[in-house]
Amino acid sequence: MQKRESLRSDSDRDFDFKPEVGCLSIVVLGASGDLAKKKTFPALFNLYRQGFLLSDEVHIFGYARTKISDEDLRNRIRGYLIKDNDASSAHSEDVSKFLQLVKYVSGSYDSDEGFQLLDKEISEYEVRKNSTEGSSRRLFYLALPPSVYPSVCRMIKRNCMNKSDLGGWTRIVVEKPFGKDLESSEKLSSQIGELFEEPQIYRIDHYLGKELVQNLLVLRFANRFFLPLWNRDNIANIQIVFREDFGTEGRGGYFDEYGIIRDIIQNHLLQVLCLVAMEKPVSLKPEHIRDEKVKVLQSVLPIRDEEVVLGQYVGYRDDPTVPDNSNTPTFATMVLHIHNERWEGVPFILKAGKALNSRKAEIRIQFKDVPGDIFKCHKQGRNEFVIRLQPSEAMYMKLTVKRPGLDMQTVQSELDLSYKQRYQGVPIPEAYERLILDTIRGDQQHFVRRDELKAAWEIFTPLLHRIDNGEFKPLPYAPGSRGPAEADELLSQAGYVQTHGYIWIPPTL
Ligand SMILES: NC(=O)C1=CN([C@@H]2O[C@H](COP(=O)(O)OP(=O)(O)OC[C@H]3O[C@@H](n4cnc5c(N)ncnc54)[C@H](OP(=O)(O)O)[C@@H]3O)[C@@H](O)[C@H]2O)C=CC1
Ligand SMILES: O=C1O[C@H](COP(=O)(O)O)[C@@H](O)[C@H](O)[C@H]1O
Repeated sequence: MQKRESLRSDSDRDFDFKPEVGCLSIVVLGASGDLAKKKTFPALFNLYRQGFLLSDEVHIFGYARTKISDEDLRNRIRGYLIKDNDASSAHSEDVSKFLQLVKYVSGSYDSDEGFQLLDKEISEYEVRKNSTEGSSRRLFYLALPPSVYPSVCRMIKRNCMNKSDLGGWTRIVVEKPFGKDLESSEKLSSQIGELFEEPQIYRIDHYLGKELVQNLLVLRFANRFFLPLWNRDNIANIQIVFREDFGTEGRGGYFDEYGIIRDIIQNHLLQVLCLVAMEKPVSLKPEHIRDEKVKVLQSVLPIRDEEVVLGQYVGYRDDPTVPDNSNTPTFATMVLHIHNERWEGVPFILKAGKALNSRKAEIRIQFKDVPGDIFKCHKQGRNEFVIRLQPSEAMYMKLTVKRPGLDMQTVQSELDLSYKQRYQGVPIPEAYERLILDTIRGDQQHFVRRDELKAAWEIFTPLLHRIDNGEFKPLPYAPGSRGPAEADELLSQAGYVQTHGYIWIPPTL
């Protein structure tokens, strides 16, 4: 197990983070569920392995209605902690030690009884650790459907708070989707806001924890290269794309209620857009960054119907949990316009789809043609700067160079920063790992503030209501395809110029 001190980077030192010591209880509510086993517990384990969670300080409680024992829960999550590429005995020893920190409490989400029992278990553990009442830290992670957030928050507030304020705290982490539209989101925000202060609420969007998303501000504001180019004078259009090569797979019931815009675009892609488009914040303080993000969101113009293409993959309705007449889009492309000095006239094209021909997420910034081109380079294609979020994290710049040889011919090539090659052997942390660590440290920089959420829902609510009312219909597309052909037409209408015959191939070692 690595020591946590050795993992701190220089930039951490500049940050206002003061290490805390003392009892830490992490409660995963909805511990029997999909997110908990696939993401939350593995992220906690990775933090433990790296020395960020110390066994003499931390205890982890799973809570859900399902009646299972501590051992049952441990067996459920064990398989998700073991990595195929690490079968070492040290790893399995770490898994066993970590699982001993995990305890399970069963109870409902809306009665005091279960939460009193939970509080009793947490308090007993705190006493065992000789923690002074009020100095301990309690983190509640709601890996639950949003419908139960209000009652769960009420129960935590009534029964499970850190008892007095002696340097300890109580924080809650809530998952997306946070509401279904502006009204429901505001209602949820008010219900939770009556119980907890904003600094106690961590609205998680795991895209904000991805390595290359975290790199965006550094890239933009620590490099002279980009400063003069990042604007309407030079950039023709920006695409932010999410593609998955599988369908809703076992989550059809959930997905049909929400659809691709609420599942991916309103949160993950919009958060990325904010970081691409925002002005330089006054500092790296969370409030300064979030202030700038809100300004971008508030500058987005209403979405026009003619700049939206929706799709639904053929076979989606075969899922027994999806209604036969479902109007839910599994694919959407839309153009957003930001009405400000930097971005007036630059289309931001957001695209997300399930059951497509590939899995990837990327930001593609296409530059305008060179004025007075003497090489006829436009035939080769435009400059593009691509930030590949996943898989194979990379940044590459497509540019025109002289084709090597005696002739004066131009060719499209790239400057390539592929992470696997450049940072060999450096593990890239999972998004959830990083974000959970932030919640423990009390850093809200990578979490969504209430006004940010409101502004995000304001952008999409009119369109979502038209889809919900059946006024806007998704076009069918074949699974494994690029999505409806109309989406590519929209892209070219928005001014994107495709470079034919050029494909970036991630380098292999
Ligand atoms: N799964 C994923 O990949 C992702 C999920 N999320 C979000 O995380 C949260 C949890 O997701 P996920 O784990 O997939 O959800 P699940 O459907 O697996 O639900 C989690 C747990 O909540 C309880 N539960 C389920 N439905 C209800 C209900 N109607 N009323 C009360 N309790 C219920 C169940 O526990 P029990 O019955 O034992 O109490 C279940 O094990 C959601 O908000 C989701 O949108 C976000 C990103 C990705
Ligand atoms: O939030 C969600 O994200 C996942 C995709 O996450 P990624 O980190 O693998 O890109 C998506 O599959 C899911 O539908 C959505 O709820």
